[in-house]
Amino acid sequence: MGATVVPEYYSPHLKYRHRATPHAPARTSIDGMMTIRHLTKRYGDRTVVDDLTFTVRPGTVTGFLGPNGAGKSTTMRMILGLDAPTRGHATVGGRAYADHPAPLTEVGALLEARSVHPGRSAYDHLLALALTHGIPRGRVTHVLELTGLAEVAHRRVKGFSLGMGQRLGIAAALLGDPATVILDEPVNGLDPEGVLWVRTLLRSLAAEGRTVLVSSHLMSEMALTADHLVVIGRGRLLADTTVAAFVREAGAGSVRVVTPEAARLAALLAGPDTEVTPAGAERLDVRGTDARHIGRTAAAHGIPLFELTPQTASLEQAFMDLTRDSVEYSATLETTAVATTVEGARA
Ligand SMILES: Nc1ncnc2c1ncn2[C@@H]1O[C@H](COP(=O)(O)OP(=O)(O)OP(=O)(O)O)[C@@H](O)[C@H]1O
Repeated sequence: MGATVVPEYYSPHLKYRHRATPHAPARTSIDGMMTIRHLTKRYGDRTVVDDLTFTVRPGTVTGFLGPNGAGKSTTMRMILGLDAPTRGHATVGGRAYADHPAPLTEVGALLEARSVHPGRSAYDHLLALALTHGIPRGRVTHVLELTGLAEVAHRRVKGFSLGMGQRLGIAAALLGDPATVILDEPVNGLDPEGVLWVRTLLRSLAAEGRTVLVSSHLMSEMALTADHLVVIGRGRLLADTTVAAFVREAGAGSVRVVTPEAARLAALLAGPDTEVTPAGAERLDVRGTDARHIGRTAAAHGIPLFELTPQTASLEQAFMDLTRDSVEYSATLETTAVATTVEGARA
C-alpha cells in the first residue's frame, strides 16, 4: 500500500506514436498533422526563415530548437497565419490555420507576446475568449485547474508573476481542447517546479494523441520533453531527427577505456554490434556494449584497465556545435570535442 502510481507519460523515454490513452478526450475533426513546406520569410533583403520543410506528427512532442534569432517565432507565427510567408506554406490537418472554421478549438497557441488586458482577472480573460469562440464556460474552470491557477483565478492579471502569466497563456492555448498545440518557449520564466509541470503536461497532451510543437533554445530541456527535434539556425533546417538519435549521435552510450593493451582489448571487443575506435595509444572509445561487458572481457583475458567510463554526452554542447555557425552574436567559447553529426542533419 501507499505506492505512488506514476502515469506512464512521466517517463521521458517512453514513446507515444499515434496512440491515445484510455482517458483521451473526444478529438475534434482534424488529425492535427502539421505540414511545413518550403516556408520562407524575408524582411527586406534579409531571409529570416529559409525554405523550411518538416512535418509535426500527432501523438508526439516535437521540440523546435534554435539559438536566439533563428526564426522559431516567425515560423510559428506563419503557421498560425499571423505573418504571411514570402514563399511556401504551412497547414494543420491539411488546411491553413485561417481556413479552419473554429481555429481555437483545433489549434491552441502560446506565443511570446502577452496580450492580456492587465485589469482583467484570469477567469474573465479566459471567459471572454471562450464566449467569443463558442467554447463552453466549463472549459474555463477546467483549464484554470489544469494550469494550477484556480486559486488566483479572480485576481487581476497585472499582479501576475512571469510564471503565472505563462500558465495563463498555456490555459488559453488549451481552452478550446485543441488537437494541435503550439507553444513558444513555454518554460520561460518558470521555476524548476513549473518547468517540470510543463514537461509533464506536454507529455500528457501528446499521450492523448495531440500534436505538440514546442520551441526552446534549451537542448537539455527538450531532450527530456520531446520525442522529435527540429533544429534551425539562421532560418535554415539543421536537423530533423528523433531525440534518441540526437542523444546517440552526441556520444551518449559510448564507454571510454584506458588500458596499456588497447589493441588486444579492441580486437576482443570488436564485433558486428560493437564499434571500437582507438583514441590515442592507450585509449579506446567503445560503442554498442556496456562497461560491465568490457570490464568482464578485460578481466577474463588478464588485461589491466586504468579507466572505464560510460560517457554521458553534453547535449547542450552537441547543440551548440550544430548551431555554431548560426548564432547571431557568438562569444568565443573554449569547447570540448563531442560528436556533432546528427542523423538527418543538412549542411
Ligand atoms: N517584423 C520583423 N521585421 C524585421 N525583422 C524581423 C521581424 N520579426 C523578426 N525579425 C527578425 O527575424 C529573425 C528571427 O526572429 P525570431 O523571433 O523568429 O527568432 P527566434 O528563433 O524566435 O528567436 P528568440 O529565441 O530570440 O525568440 C531575427 O533576426 C529578428 O530580428
